[in-house]
Amino acid sequence: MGLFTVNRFRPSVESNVAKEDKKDIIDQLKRKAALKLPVSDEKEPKEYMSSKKDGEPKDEKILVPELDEEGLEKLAKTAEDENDDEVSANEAVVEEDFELQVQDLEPAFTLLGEVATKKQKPVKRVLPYWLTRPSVISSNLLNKDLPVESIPGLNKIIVSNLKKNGINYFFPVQQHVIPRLLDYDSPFIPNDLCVSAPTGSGKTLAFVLPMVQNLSHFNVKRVRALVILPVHDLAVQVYKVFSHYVDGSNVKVALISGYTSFMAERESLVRENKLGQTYSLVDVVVATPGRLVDHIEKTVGFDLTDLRYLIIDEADRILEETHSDWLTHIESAVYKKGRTKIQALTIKAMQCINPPLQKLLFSATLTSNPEKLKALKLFQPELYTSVTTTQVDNEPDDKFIGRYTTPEELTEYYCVSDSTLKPLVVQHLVLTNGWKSVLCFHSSRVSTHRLSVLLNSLGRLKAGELSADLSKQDRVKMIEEFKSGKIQILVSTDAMARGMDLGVEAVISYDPPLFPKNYIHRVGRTARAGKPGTAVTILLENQLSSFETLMAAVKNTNVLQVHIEQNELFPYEEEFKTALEEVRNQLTEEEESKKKSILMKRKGSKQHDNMSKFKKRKVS
Ligand SMILES: Nc1ncnc2c1ncn2[C@@H]1O[C@H](COP(=O)(O)OP(=O)(O)OP(=O)(O)O)[C@@H](O)[C@H]1O
Repeated sequence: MGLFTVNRFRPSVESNVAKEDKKDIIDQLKRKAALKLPVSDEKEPKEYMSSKKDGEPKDEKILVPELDEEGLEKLAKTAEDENDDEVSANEAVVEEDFELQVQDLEPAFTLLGEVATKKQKPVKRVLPYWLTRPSVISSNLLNKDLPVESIPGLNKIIVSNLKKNGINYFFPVQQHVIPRLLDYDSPFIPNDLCVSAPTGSGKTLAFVLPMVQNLSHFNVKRVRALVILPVHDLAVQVYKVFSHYVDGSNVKVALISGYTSFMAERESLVRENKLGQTYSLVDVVVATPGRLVDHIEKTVGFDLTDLRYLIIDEADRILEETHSDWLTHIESAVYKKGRTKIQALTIKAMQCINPPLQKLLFSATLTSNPEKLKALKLFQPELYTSVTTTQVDNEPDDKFIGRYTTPEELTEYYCVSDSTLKPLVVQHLVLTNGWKSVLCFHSSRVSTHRLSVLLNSLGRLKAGELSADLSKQDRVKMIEEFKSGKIQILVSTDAMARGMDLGVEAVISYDPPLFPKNYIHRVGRTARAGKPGTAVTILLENQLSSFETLMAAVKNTNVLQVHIEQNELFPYEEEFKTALEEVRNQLTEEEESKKKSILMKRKGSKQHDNMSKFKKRKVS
């Protein structure tokens, strides 16, 4: 017998029933109907309701009326169906209930619902108060409310650097977060901040500028700000933004993401004096979690005990990165010299002389999962979230508003195509719209490579690819070529969808993303910084309904269909056939050369092993 017994009207019930013939059951029902046996209100199907007219007072319990044979059969069937429904709703029903049901069969005929199974109430998730009561930020980037000179106390050098980079007005997220973080000398313990704002809304400068300003007050170098990013390419991007804005200040920044050798990174972080003591060379470290942990463990003198700001960009993505247990490593590095941990607002915490560690989380799709956020041990967190006005009006009080917000300047389309014609659809979309820089997302590394080779073979577009199959150096080179316009369409995996600021005109999803988050990040590579952008998702006919579900999840009702007729693709037919042949040949060649190089490597390492064995023998 299985673990749970399901209270179906079989098998032992059926064996009882089998003894009586169907007529007996119907007679039994008729008798009960005549006796006016009470039946539960809930279970009574509408068509068998009391025969009283509207307006007449109704009996508390509904009576079974006189029924013909057909009606009674129907009634028995309905009751059985309803019983089955309940079974599926309550998977774990104990055996006891089942026995009870069998005993009660005679007097009350269970099928009418006399023995009610207990329905489990779904547990309603209640979010912490701070997640449901955020400070709301506008998502309108075209509002020129706040010129860069107008934030009180913002350093003149920073203002002039902003203007040099063509930034004259602050975006809403910057208007709110920068003054909040510039409040450096406040006697109060600072709250941790979580910022959820759309892609391309300027979150990077919202933390870079106050860091540069606050840390420029210190003459002695200590690591006081640590910025964590999920992947190397993003770390490089943020490092470059820091490098622009530390210009003219004494703030020094280091990048540790595995782009250069471990030794080179170590040399950029610490130095040893003549007495053998190590000291920090930098104020800000931009890092990926894995590499950071390596340096915490192995770089002598890499000291985080003075850390004042821990900034987690793409926070929801980073919180999924648990393999290196990076958060525990940071915490133990920060508190290893007995620094006071501030977890709650107590008198002891208020008396703490150490500057507290403030955590700042940024994302376009911040998690609302309290379990995940709990791991960060946030202190009195405050949420800033960017929403459209309709979102504020429509969300119930217990929901995290503005979790998924797309940029206002984004125009979204979908296009239905046969799978074989998709490469031509991509080419057609780029050519007919005259797009000069397009990012095209594909689900896997292999298919990303295949599509970029095919687009190049078609000969009308210059395509590149971006995936984890490329080395870090090759990826940086590819991004540079794309930014400079040498490459018109960059085919990429989702691993590259987050955070990259490449200034693209359009995003094409070669296949639909699986999750709402992926959609938000993919389409968010365009329509950045208040500029217009277009996103097209190519779908197969059978993907339409799941795409609708996805759009409902991101509360998106503005996606229009773009039609491409097959005859519009006819002109490419011949070149497509030739290109497919070329791609097949190229991929076979690549496969063979890969196999060869693996064999060579194996041979090489065998020879190496033999040589070292030989040397050992010679020595002994
Ligand atoms: N105030 C501003 N005025 C004009 N452009 C700005 C302003 N602030 C930032 N930008 C530009 O906007 C672009 C997007 O900024 P950023 O990369 O910080 O976006 P983000 O919010 O971090 O996006 P994502 O969530 O995709 O990472 C950058 O090119 C940046 O230089």
